[in-house]
Amino acid sequence: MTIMPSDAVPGGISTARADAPAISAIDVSKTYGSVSALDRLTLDVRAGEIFGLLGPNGSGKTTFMRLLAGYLLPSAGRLTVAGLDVLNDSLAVRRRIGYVPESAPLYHHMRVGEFLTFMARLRGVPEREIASAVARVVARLALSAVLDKPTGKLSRGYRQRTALAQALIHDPDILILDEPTNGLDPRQIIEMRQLIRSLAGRHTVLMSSHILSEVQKTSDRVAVLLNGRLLGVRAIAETPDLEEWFLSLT
Ligand SMILES: Nc1ncnc2c1ncn2[C@@H]1O[C@H](COP(=O)(O)OP(=O)(O)OP(=O)(O)O)[C@@H](O)[C@H]1O
Repeated sequence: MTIMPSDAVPGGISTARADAPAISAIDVSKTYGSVSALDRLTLDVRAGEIFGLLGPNGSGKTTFMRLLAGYLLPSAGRLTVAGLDVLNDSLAVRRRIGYVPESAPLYHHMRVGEFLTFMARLRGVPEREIASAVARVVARLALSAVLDKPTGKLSRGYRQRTALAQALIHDPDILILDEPTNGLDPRQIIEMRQLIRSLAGRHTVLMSSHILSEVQKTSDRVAVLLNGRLLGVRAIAETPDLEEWFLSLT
């Protein structure tokens, strides 16, 4: 079977390309007024891998994630998700992405179960599948003990798991996690790391961090960003001394 690029499908209906990278950025730039947040970023994330974006505060990590999630428009360049253009196929792209922003909005008055049901509807999960979709993420993220608790009353660890559960509710191929371990205690960090690792293969994960050891322990490959520029990409398995490599770049 020949798989066509998304914009070549007869009738204008977009389908993903099985041979395309999970995420591809080609010369992507983003400016906020006179601030250059991303400067001609080019990189590919492969299907099924955990890809870490490493960089200090202000290096452009959140901007890249918000562009992928369709919250921002690029100033220049091309971004695709599974071969689908983020601008032209935005709806299809959103179906394939689960996004957990750094401070995830959880609608604090809602109970966890209600919130997940609400998010399932919002993401277009068919009505008859909502209960099983909620049950699936509740089991996956071990949330059954807090199902009736208002999200605003959750501990930081449960809040982060609930945020991840809402991102997984429509079973997306790609997960985008902005600083997923930020603010967690050491035990919660270990649990979150194991959880993220367990998602690899079935899901592609793009996660950001400014903590070197965190990226090293979780990711398959890592990109270093500084001032909106990509300084390098490495496989973790081929980078025994990540710290030394990082220092040589920055
Ligand atoms: N809405 C905005 N308006 C103006 N400048 C912005 C805006 N959002 C981000 N910036 C600037 O763009 C640059 C990249 O910011 P971004 O938040 O993408 O970096 P980051 O690596 O995610 O940092 P952090 O870890 O602090 O979230 C920074 O200089 C930041 O000040």
